[in-house]
Amino acid sequence: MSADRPDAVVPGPVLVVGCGLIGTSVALALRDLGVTVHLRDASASHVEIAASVGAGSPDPVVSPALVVVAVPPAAVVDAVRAALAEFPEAVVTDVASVKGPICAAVTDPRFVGGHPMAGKERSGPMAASGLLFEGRAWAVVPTADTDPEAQALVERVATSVGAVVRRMDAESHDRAVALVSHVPHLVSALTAGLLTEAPSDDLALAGQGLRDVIRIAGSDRGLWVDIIGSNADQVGGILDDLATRLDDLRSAVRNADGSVGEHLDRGRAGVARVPGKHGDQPAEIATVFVSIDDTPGELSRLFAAVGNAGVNIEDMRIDHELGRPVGVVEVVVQAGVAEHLLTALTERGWAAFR
Ligand SMILES: NC(=O)C1=CN([C@@H]2O[C@H](COP(=O)(O)OP(=O)(O)OC[C@H]3O[C@@H](n4cnc5c(N)ncnc54)[C@H](O)[C@@H]3O)[C@@H](O)[C@H]2O)C=CC1
Ligand SMILES: O=C(O)C(=O)Cc1ccc(O)cc1
Repeated sequence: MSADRPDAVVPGPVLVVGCGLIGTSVALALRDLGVTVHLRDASASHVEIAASVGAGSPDPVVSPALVVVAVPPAAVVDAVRAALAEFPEAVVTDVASVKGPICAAVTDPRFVGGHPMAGKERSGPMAASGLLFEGRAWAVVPTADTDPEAQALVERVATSVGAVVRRMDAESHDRAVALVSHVPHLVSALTAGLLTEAPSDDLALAGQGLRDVIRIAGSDRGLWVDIIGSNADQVGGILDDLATRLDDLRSAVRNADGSVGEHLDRGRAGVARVPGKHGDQPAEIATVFVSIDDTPGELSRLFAAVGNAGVNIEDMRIDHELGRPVGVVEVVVQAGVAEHLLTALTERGWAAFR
């Protein structure tokens, strides 16, 4: 599809400013849709890498229809203002994790705030993927001045790269992400921090549960100092609440007063409230574990077997067994088909269990 055709996602070229994880992922996803993408970054090597993985052209762009600013939160206000000034015809959007500062600073009708709720614990263009936004929420945060047509363009782009648009104002957005992203990140970092002094024999017992809790703690330090600093009020409020609950839990554990279970029940109730893919109602899901040889082609054989059993994979993880040439694949499926999948895989010789 040509970007110049009337049915194209964007009516002209797109300039991505900031070719790190998110910018390069947006660029790759748009290129897959046939959009012409140009790349710009403060780091020449990031532009070079992004261009070399097929994210777009490093050449200057003449008149972009859309500029996607994907720089760290501390740099976003200046970069958005610069893009609005340099390209007077373009719609400009950003992807920063906090929306209050940028939405308060920019009143141009061509600006639309945005935030894809998708990422990774790795930064930079090498970590990018055109499929990153598939099934993920993308917050679209217009200001009081945003032109509805500019907003419609940004929403079309978000939808076209596979995301599900959630419209909200900046304050609601920042309150929500403090709860669902920023505080969980800090809790993950605190938990992982407990491990720094642990004897390695203790760490050898680590299983998937710990890895699930600490995965995001491996993220880029500078980016997260920036994100937390930009959303300090909202994050601070939730940390106050969490500190009270931690005190309660500590007393419950020390005094064996029987209320530990209440904290666990509240946790289970919270898990059940998190929506499934595409913002659906929370799905009843179940995991089928499959032990596979750690050799090339085994995963694709397993996926084919799951597909032949007529089962859709909702999610998956791989846990490598220490010191053994096998891995355990956790295949997450709708709860109603888990038993059928277990039987189908076992009958075909897979070492599957629940
Ligand atoms: N990492 C994540 O999981 C997510 C990050 N975000 C947001 O996306 C934005 C980018 O984050 P990442 O891609 O993860 O970071 P990154 O570190 O991978 O990429 C940032 C890029 O911006 C470039 N850059 C920095 N200042 C610049 C400037 N003034 N002009 C041009 N280029 C500049 C850097 O050289 C780098 O290539 C941030 O605002 C972040 O809050 C949003 C969703 C998820
Ligand atoms: O790694 C994950 O699971 C994430 O949730 C990534 C993420 C990080 C920062 C954001 O602003 C949005 C999403």
